[in-house]
Amino acid sequence: MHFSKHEPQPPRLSAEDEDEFLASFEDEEEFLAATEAVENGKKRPHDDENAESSLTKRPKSERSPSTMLANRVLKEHFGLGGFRLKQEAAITRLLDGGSATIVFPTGGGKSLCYQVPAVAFRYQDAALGSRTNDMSGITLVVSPLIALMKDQVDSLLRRKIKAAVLNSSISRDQFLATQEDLRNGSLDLLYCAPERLNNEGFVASLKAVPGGIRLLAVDEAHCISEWGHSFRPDYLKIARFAKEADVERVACLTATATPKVAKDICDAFSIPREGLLTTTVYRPNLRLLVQSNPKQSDNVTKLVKFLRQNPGPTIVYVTLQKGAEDLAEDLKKHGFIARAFHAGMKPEIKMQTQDEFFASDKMIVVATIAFGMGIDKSNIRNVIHFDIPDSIESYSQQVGRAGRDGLPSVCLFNLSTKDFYLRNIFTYGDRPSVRSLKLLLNDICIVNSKRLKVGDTFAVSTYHQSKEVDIGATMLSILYAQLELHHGLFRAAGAKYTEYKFKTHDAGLISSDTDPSARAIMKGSKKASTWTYVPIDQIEQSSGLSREELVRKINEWNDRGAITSTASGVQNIFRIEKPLPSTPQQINDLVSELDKTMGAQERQNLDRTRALINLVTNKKCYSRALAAYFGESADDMPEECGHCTWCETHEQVQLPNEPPQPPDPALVKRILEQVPARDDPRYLAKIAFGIKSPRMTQEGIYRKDVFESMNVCDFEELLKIFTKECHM
Ligand SMILES: Nc1ncnc2c1ncn2[C@@H]1O[C@H](COP(=O)(O)OP(=O)(O)OP(=O)(O)O)[C@@H](O)[C@H]1O
Repeated sequence: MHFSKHEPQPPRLSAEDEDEFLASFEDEEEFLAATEAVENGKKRPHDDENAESSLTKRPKSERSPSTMLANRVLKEHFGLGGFRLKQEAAITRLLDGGSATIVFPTGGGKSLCYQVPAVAFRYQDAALGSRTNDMSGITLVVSPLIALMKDQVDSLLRRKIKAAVLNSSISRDQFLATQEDLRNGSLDLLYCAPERLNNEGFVASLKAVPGGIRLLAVDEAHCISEWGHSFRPDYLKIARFAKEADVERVACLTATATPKVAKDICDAFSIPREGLLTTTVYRPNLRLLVQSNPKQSDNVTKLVKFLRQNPGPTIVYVTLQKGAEDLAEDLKKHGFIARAFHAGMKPEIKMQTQDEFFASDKMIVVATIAFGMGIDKSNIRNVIHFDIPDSIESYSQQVGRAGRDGLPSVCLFNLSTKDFYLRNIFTYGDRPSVRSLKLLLNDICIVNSKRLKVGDTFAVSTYHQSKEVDIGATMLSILYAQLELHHGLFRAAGAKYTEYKFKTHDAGLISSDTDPSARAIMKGSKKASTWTYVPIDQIEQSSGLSREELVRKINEWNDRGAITSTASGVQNIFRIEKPLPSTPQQINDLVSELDKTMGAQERQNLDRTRALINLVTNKKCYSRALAAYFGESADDMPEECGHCTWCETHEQVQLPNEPPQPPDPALVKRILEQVPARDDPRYLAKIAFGIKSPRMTQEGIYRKDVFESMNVCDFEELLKIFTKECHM
């Protein structure tokens, strides 16, 4: 996915910086190969010693048994003295069988809300005599943050709580061990990314866990809402999964939810009103400052001055990866200990930066939004928005990382027109053109509607398709989810590799393997000088053996050291649910519908940034305005918080008045002369504005000087001009 010259960054800026935390489909084949029928009835290894624990004894207390149990688990398994915020209410509700939407600020302790019940279930079962130990089921935690999942699992294992993660970072041995644990029902918690639920084999293995899914915890649950600032289509599938897998109860967790988003979450999982547990976003120890930075002002000098006056651990948020690196360098030159952090950096460097920041009492991290999720540092003294964040939600979440220790901390927000337009570039860059939507639907529907019927599957390399139809990878996944969830055309059914190859280390072991799958692989593969290539689809067809058997054999040889194998060419598989559109009219109708939805989303994203600007340029207390935005009654708050720019100065902050330039007809003419395409006005407008796209690479646009030649203009204006020039 490519964006403006400024720096390759994804839609809504965040996607790439977030997506790097996501599980990929790359190990899906292992799931397909290794997922087998789950057998019931094995005894859990850690059962008996726990069955007699004091936890099963009912205390004499006025508090409910579930509350008492929750407190005891907290103490005995987590070594903590008491609950915070509404943790106790949430956990009690879950243990009593209800579902909950839990809105606590960052660092508020959301994880314990599902970890405590996950451990408590078996004590509860024993106390009630309702289930045998091997049937106490599992808590499934769905989270988009791979790094965070691993940290949590490690910390649970240290506490002797049986937890595991299934994602692309684990070894095959770990994967097989987890499958075994799932089969025999010995795991208390399993973490996975939402995309994992697209895998039919994985879902089957979950449905067959003895005792079932007692609790489904959905982290970052605001991603389910199309009104939310980081809608992820795979989240909508979690709700469908919860119904289909007969999940007993659900805990949805988020740090930011407007009333509309909270309602969406509750509706999706049928959580009643009383299941919504929220806490205030108001933080009396945070000073919320905003300053207007006109084009000509020296922002770095201002920042240096601010940092000298406000020492301590600091996060400076910027929009672009390159911006993070440049600013970190600048700050170093001014004598600060500063590091950059963004999704484009090597994992080991990022890890090192995080560790250093954690241990330091003066380090500054200049970061894109990739930094901060899961950072559990209590003494961050400053959070600075050097560039404009995309929404009130992002702003609130990011400033929420400051001063978790309750000590005074400062949040400074720079307001400049340049950043405002830059922010909008990403929204405009996101939206696919009508031409792209048509290409996509033709690609999916024309051939498949003729050769396939309902129930059949088709496979697509979305990586290649993204280039062919000129739609970025993230937007493409959103479109597939729209077609799946809103139009019911098909259903994601997992992924497969198309290319396998291996290097041989022990030819004897392979040639003496008499298994039919071994024979078929050796017969159908092509040996070159170093690698042996395995055309897996062909072998599957010619041998009559299943893919799973063939892949399992390759993995077995690999595990035994006879070969080193690699797999590539991931294709996503979709199962057709209803007849695909087949006539040009049907396809055009669907294109119009999708375009309408995309248009509404674009508008909404632009409005979101605007709402943030409005909040801080209004003549009102920011703290009260934030609380109101998140649907809190401000009754308990003072009329003025006294620690935001408005309350401190009573002077209105303005977005500098620097309007966009009108498009220059000479430059428009130049683009039309240099770029022959007349089938896509959005494409031409993106060239003028400087938003990259796959098609531009193919057509060599970046070598031309017209690219980004009108980046000071309004995108909508450019679009109007080029629409007149195009015939579609
Ligand atoms: N009741 C408690 N007593 C003491 N410490 C707690 C309690 N609850 C949570 N914590 C600690 O607070 C820290 C933050 O908790 P946690 O990571 O669950 O927050 P979170 O709400 O998930 O934050 P984020 O939104 O950043 O993911 C952790 O170190 C956790 O151990």
